[in-house]
Amino acid sequence: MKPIPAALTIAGTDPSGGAGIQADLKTFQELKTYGMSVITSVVAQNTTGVQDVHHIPEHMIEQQLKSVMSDIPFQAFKTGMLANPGIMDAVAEKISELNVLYIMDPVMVTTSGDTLISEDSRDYLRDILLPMSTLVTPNMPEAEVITGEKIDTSEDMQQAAKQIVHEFGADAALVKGGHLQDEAVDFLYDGKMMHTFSTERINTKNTHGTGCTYSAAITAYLSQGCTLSDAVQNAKDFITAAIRDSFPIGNGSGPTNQWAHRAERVN
Ligand SMILES: Nc1ncnc2c1ncn2[C@@H]1O[C@H](COP(=O)(O)OP(=O)(O)O)[C@@H](O)[C@H]1O
Ligand SMILES: Cc1ncc(COP(=O)(O)O)c(N)n1
Repeated sequence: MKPIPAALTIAGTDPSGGAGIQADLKTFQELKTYGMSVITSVVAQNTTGVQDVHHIPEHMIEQQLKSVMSDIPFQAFKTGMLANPGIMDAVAEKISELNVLYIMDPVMVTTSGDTLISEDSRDYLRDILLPMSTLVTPNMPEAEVITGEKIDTSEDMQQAAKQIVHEFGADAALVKGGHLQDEAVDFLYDGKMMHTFSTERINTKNTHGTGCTYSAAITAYLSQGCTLSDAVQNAKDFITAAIRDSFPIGNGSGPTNQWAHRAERVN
């Protein structure tokens, strides 16, 4: 019997439903992948920003991981918000037991500008977790933090993707250009080849949760057996549709629409 595509997200929450665990599970569901979640931090946030954060005790993060890992097989997992070195340590210890695909979204700052991980976590993320990853998906500011280099142009993005693989040890890096002015171009470097994924820039403020949704879609496609470049291309199509048809709800940066890929408009 063919295995059931299943994926796990290890991340923080968003009660307003646009980012974090909620975005990941909606995306897994949309892409017909059985979704599971381990919560690292409960974040009181909405489309306007972050109001408060409560970190889950490390033993509970470990126990959640044990509960899932001892019971249900999955082909791929992703990490999102890992707020401090203690949480990263708890996650690193458990995931080192896994032999499945690991997609790391190196979440640092939200679209609204709120910081989600402590300053002293950045080195841990880069030096301990990143080398374990099959793919890491930084946006331009995150790629700057990882590489220590200024990233302004598409040449800088490609250079950063290569550096993240060769110098910092990820199997592959996808540097995302959502922060560029003219086009939304992302570069995937897999250790051998550079792949380019480009669309026109959509003029919208509703980009809350784009990074979460994109990395969750990549994780879902990988869990179904797609190659890395096919998974990224399919996920790029998914996130582009989700941004194009994003929801103009809330008082800030509205959420993306995970069912837009079905080509049925809802608004
Ligand atoms: N306004 C936009 N129009 C089209 N694509 C976008 C837009 N903003 C972001 N993207 C795309 O969404 C994905 C997530 O990228 P990005 O916004 O850089 O991530 P993050 O949420 O981590 O900052 C990338 O494929 C990026 O190119
Ligand atoms: C719990 C959590 N994780 C990640 C993000 C980043 O969101 P974005 O994809 O908009 O940068 C967020 N706002 N909340």
